[in-house]
Amino acid sequence: MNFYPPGKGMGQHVDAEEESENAVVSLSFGQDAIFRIAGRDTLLLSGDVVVFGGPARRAKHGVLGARKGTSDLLDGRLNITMRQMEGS
Ligand SMILES: O=C(O)CCC(=O)C(=O)O
Ligand SMILES: [Fe+2]
Repeated sequence: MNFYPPGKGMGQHVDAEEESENAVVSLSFGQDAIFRIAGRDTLLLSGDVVVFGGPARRAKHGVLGARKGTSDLLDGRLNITMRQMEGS
């Protein structure tokens, strides 16, 4: 689980710590943020779900700053990421 105060993001990285190749599922709540994956940008809104599966599983991704004033729910952005760590 990650909480991003307004303006904060996460640098580009690959989710490599999991042995498992199963999909990673990520939920967003609160402020909007730009999600950058493989050099392409998508706006994530509260309630959006991202599934990293198949060829996207080890794609480089990151989050640009949570956008101030875009949520009545949270002063920031909450991300819940579900991942299987061990290989099966
Ligand atoms: O906040 C997000 O949408 C992405 C989080 C992420 O990439 C991670 O926790 O590995
Ligand atoms: Fe990640």
